[in-house]
Amino acid sequence: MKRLAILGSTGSIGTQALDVVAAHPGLFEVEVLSAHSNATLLIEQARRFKPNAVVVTDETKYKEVKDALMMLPIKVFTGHKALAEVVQWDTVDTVLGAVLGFAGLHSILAAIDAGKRIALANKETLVVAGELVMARAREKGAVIIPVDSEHSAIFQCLAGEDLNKVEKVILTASGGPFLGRKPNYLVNVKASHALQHPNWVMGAKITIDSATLMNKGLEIIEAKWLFALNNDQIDVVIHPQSVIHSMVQFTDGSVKSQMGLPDMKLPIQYAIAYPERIHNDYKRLDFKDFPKLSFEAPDYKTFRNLALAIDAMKKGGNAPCVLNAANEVVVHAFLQNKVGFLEMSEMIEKTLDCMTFIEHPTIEEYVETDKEARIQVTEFLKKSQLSIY
Ligand SMILES: NC(=O)C1=CN([C@@H]2O[C@H](COP(=O)(O)OP(=O)(O)OC[C@H]3O[C@@H](n4cnc5c(N)ncnc54)[C@H](OP(=O)(O)O)[C@@H]3O)[C@@H](O)[C@H]2O)C=CC1
Ligand SMILES: CC(=O)[C@@H](O)[C@H](O)COP(=O)(O)O
Ligand SMILES: [Mn+2]
Repeated sequence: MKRLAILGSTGSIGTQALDVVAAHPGLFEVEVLSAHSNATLLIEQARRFKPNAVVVTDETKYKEVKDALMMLPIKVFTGHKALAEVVQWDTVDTVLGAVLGFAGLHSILAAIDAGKRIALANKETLVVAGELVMARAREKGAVIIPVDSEHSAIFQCLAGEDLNKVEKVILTASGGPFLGRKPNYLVNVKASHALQHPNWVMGAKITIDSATLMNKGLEIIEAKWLFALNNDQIDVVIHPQSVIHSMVQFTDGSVKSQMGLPDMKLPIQYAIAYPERIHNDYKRLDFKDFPKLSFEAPDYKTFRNLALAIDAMKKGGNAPCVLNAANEVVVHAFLQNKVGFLEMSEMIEKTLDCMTFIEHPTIEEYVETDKEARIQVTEFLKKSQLSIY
């Protein structure tokens, strides 16, 4: 029986993780659930899965959750400090990190400090502070198993292999809903269109990141730290069918891939059940449904976020943290139709250009960088909005 803390249980990954738990009675026990503001769903999940504790990080929702669960033996906490405490409980074996964005960093670090096994969906944690996070995981003996589909694929391809024999990894990218489109089209696209991912059903932020290819940029950085790769050992190929989830090329030229239908329940299940590979009844991949699997190079000129992310990775230090913070802010603005699709890259680039570079940031400096970058990009957004009127 694996005892889970599911952080971000009300999100796309969190709800699918609970589907996996429900599909395997007797294999998993839910020890902790956490949400930010969706009190209604958190209460419903708590009544169904009967965790030992729930954490609602938005303090204004605490009373609603506390009152609703009053008659049940479930502890209710609020705030990020509480989240960082509960993941360290002895009763927790595995922490699923599925909080969105930079906000997920502290609870993952706390779980690492307690030596927990971590099923990591929150890629931003590694984008922002990958070097520090992985070093601390090694020091504390915390095993990190990726949930992100590409990284789960690479992790599975690497099982039993000598890591020194890896030539490169090849991340597949669907290309998103605007594959093949040029700036004259993209200049007018709205959030409702960008939210229509061709293959995956995901949360709003990552869906926009897929449309801008920032998702792939973040994933390159995520792969660098997870698998201890050099910058030139990571390639991206557009694969619109999202059936090959990623590949590893070895020093003898052999290439291994991991394939499957685009369904996040598979990598979630793999990560929370690890090291076991457990049975399920989910739909199987039928190659006859995919008579053509295609591949092409990404269009770095049109989808500039991908190039910006690669540059930030090469620069290192706090640059990926700046990139991530600026991106979180502009995506939020784009979802409210307050900034144009192409303008997002402009704002991120300006923010990268104006921030002070720190080569080896401490955690406190990452927090400060994140805060400062959000202020800067918000200023750029305000100026661009003023210039419209
Ligand atoms: N969705 C997917 O298929 C994939 C997602 N990922 C990664 O997994 C992570 C989660 O993505 P996804 O599930 O799509 O996101 P969602 O937006 O669907 O869910 C996010 C979850 O995080 C919680 N949350 C949001 N903001 C905060 C905050 N400030 N503090 C604490 N909790 C917060 C939300 O709570 P509430 O809703 O209650 O406010 C919700 O439970 C991301 O890092 C993403 O990149 C990676 C690969 C695939
Ligand atoms: C499911 C998952 O892991 C996402 O990160 C997915 O990969 C997004 O697809 P693209 O970024 O390739 O469009
Ligand atoms: Mn992915």
